Formats: sequence, structure tokens, C-alpha cells
Amino acid sequence: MTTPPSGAVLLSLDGITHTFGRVRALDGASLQVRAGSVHALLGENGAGKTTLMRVVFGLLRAQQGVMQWRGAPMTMRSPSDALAHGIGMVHQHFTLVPTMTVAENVALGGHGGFDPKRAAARVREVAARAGLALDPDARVQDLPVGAQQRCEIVKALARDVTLLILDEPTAVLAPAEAAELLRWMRAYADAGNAVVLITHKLRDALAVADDITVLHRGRTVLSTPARDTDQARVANAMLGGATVRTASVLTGSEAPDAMSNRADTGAATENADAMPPVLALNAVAVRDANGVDRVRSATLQVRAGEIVGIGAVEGAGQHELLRVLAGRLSPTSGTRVIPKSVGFVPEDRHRDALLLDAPLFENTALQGAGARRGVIDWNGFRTRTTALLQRFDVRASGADAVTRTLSGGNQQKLVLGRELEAAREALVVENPSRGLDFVATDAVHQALRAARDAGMAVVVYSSDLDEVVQLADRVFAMHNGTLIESARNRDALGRTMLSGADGITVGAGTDANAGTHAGSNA
Ligand SMILES: Nc1ncnc2c1ncn2[C@@H]1O[C@H](COP(=O)(O)OP(=O)(O)OP(=O)(O)O)[C@@H](O)[C@H]1O
Repeated sequence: MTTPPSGAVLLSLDGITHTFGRVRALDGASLQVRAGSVHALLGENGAGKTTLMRVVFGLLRAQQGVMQWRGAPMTMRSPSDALAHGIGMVHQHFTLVPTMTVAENVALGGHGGFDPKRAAARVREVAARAGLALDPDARVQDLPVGAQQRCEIVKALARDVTLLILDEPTAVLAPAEAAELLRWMRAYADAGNAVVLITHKLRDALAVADDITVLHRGRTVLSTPARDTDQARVANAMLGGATVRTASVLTGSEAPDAMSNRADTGAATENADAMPPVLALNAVAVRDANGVDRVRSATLQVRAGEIVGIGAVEGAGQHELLRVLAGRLSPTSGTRVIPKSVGFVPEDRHRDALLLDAPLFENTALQGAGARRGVIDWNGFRTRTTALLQRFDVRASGADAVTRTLSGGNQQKLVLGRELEAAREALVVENPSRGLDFVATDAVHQALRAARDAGMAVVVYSSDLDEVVQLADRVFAMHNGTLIESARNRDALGRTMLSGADGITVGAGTDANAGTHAGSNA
């Protein structure tokens, strides 16, 4: 193990151990974060990254080991203790109150009485100083996810933190927003602060970080300046030294399945043209409760045996479109044909897909629960859940484990596994690899392709355009509520998403496939 270059060490962790019951989440982990640095904390799903940072932020108490803050031994007793010492944390799942404004959220947990004008002025001041665009009077529930993230960051910065822990901050951001956040991190660190960045995006980590620490099964297995390492070495360390066979890691491409060549799967794609549509929308529109048109006259046919990919910037109507396809939202106008049961993986698994305080087998039983009648065969669900854990490599103590105790990535694998197993005809997925390490991402991509090859109609939205292009047989952009077919390449998709140009508007009464072949600039 190498050590990062010496400098003013702001945070030092040595021999940190934490167990949850029989699970040893941290097993003597160590980490040194220097002032003025971005420090990437990496590791496979369940490696202990979040647990280690929860110790730093005062949410958990280490059972062994020493934490030093600015050179002095210290134990954070609570998040407010950590904040008082200058340590902030933005969690994987935001902790904002959706019905409150940005200013109210930022003021929450602060001291003294609440003065709306002063709170708004404080947000303006902190946001301007940090160069983060944010409207203090906007209601959080109306903000796209990128702005919610900025709100979380401003909330921490308003408490004058010098160390900011960001747990997978780019996982749901569109590429431009993610790039902006990485630039901001760099500038924040250059001003003498420090960032601990938990991420599964190795390319981001190597591009922005000064130092890298890799955890494996609760232990620190690599600690190095970023410039002295590369993706393959980091990936090897993440797997505990096992040989990395995932080609993309070795070639430097981010999405691990860049290696999965389309020739393997081309047959299914060709046959798809001859198949009847499983999901069909004709001139579908969705108007929200505020009277805003979220989806405008979308026409789309998804056939058995194909994957349709969708790219969009946040707030373009993609979530509404996907919910219409998944049968979770009724169109305001237009017609829709969908099967009785459509598998659905929403991007916010905490809010929309899981009962966190229920055991895993009860969460498995949620799929199709609305259509089930009579006595529930709980033992059957236990057995099925045990098999699912095995098949999708969900790391958990068993089917009876409480869902909240799984790492974020393992929760995602559970939801994906549940929906993939249950869906027969169609599957709609948002951000399939959110929070997954590169091995799990690869496995999920393979599972989606296998579902397609087995004759399912699959729709995938991802904020990662590489993922959309690699997975999909046909690609669409959503721009301001309008669905536009795009060429199957990243740049064209990015342009179409942003400008609405460069593609073919798939409007009312047109055949989506006719559009594909006649007009696509692929
Ligand atoms: N509250 C808890 N109760 C029991 N076990 C827990 C709890 N929180 C975490 N664990 C376990 O501790 C281990 C480490 O989890 P942690 O969330 O720190 O991993 P991670 O590296 O952040 O993973 P991911 O990349 O999937 O988010 C996992 O085995 C997880 O199941």
C-alpha cells in the first residue's frame, strides 16, 4: 500500500472498525484527507464507503480505531457536532423537505429564529460565492435533481464546512450537470477545503481526484495519489486483487460493457422489426397538476425483442413518459397500449420501489401485489428471495434482512432482480446502474440484454448517455416534453436532448419505426 503525499492532513482515520450485528462493515479502515484536495473513496458495492463516512459525520460510532480532525483525536457525536467542526455530508438520497423552499431547507437545523428574508439572502450569498445557481424561493419538490443537489451542497456550505463528503453525487446527473459539479469540487478544494467523493465512476475519480483510497470488505487496500494509478489498478484493488476481466476498465472506457459487442445481439434486433409492438403510445400527452405540459404528443412503439433507450436532461418529461409506459401514470390525452403487468425500476428506489424497514422477502412480494388475491405464500416469497439474492449477487445476510441494512448498490440490485424476474413482456427502467459498481453494472446490462433476447420489450432511460447508446437498439431524446428519435451515437443524442434539433420528431400519427429508417441520420 502506498501513501498519499504528505501535506496538511485535515482528516485522518486509522484502524476504524464497525460491525452491524454479525456484519463487519469496517475492518480496520484507514484514510487520510489533505486540505486542498479532492479525495475519491472507491470500492465495490457493500465495501464500507458510506459506513466509513457516516462515522466521520457522526451518524455512527466506530467500535475501534482513531479519528483525527485537524491533528487532534476526535469523535463526532452527531451530525450537528460534525457540522460544528466543519464537516458536511451530502447523502446518496437527499434529506431535503420537498414541500419547503430552498431557503427554508437551508435554514433547517440552524440556530436562532427563522427570518425568511435573512434565510433567502444567506442562500443567495452562499450560492453566489460558490458559483452555484439556486433560487432561494423555489420549492424543492419543483426542482430538478441537479438543483436539489446544489441545494444540499449550499445547505452544507451555509454552515461553513471545510470538508464536504459527497456520496455518489453524479449518479443521477446529466453529463453537463455532472461536469459542472466536478468543476465546482475542484475549485472548492483549490480554495483550501477538501472533498471526499464517493463514486463508482472511475473515470470521474481519476479525472478530478488528487488522492484515491480503495476499500475492499471494510479494509483499505489502496491509498495513492491519483496521478500514480490508472483504472485497471483501481479496479483490481476494488475486487480485492482479483483479475479484472471487464474490458472497458482496461481500455479506459467508462461503461463497463463497452466490450459487449453488438454482433452478439444483433439477431434479436433484426427480428424485432417483425414483432408486434408490446408497448405503444399514440399522440400521448401528460399535463401535470400545475397545468404544465410534461409530455407532448408522444408516439412510440416498442416491439418484443428490442431495447429502446431514452436520453434527456432533467425535467424534460422523461420520468412522466416512462411512468405512462409502465402503467403508473395515465395520459391526459392520446392512446396507450401496454401489457397487464410491466416491470418498472424507478430511479429513486427509496421513495418509489422499496419499504426500507421491511424485510427483503416482503419487498420481493411488492411486485404484482395489486393483482394478487387470497392468502400470501410468505414461505414461497422467502425461497424466491433467497434465489434472487444468489442470482443477482445481492449481498445480504438473507431473505429476512431488513432492507435498510443493505448498501445502496445492493438495494438497487434487489429492485432490478425483482422486476426482471417478474416481468414477462415489458420492462421500463430508469438509471439501471445507479449506485452499482462496475461488476454489478456489467451484470445488469447483461440481464437487460438477456431479457430483450428472450423477447421482452425494454425501455431504458439513463442520465449516462454512454449507457443509453450501448444498451439500446433505437435511441430517443426527450426535449421539453417532445420525444425525438436520434442517431445511435452519444454526441447526436446529446445535441438532440439539448436543442431538440438533429433528430426526427415522432409526432402524432407517424410510425416511430418508419421514422427510424426513413429519416434517421444514424
Ligand atoms: N444499518 C445497517 N445494518 C446492518 N448492516 C448494514 C447497515 N448499514 C450498512 N450495513 C452493511 O455494511 C456493509 C457496508 O455497507 P456500505 O453502505 O458502507 O457500503 P458501500 O461501500 O457504501 O456500498 P454501495 O456502493 O453499495 O453504496 C454492507 O454489507 C451493508 O449491508
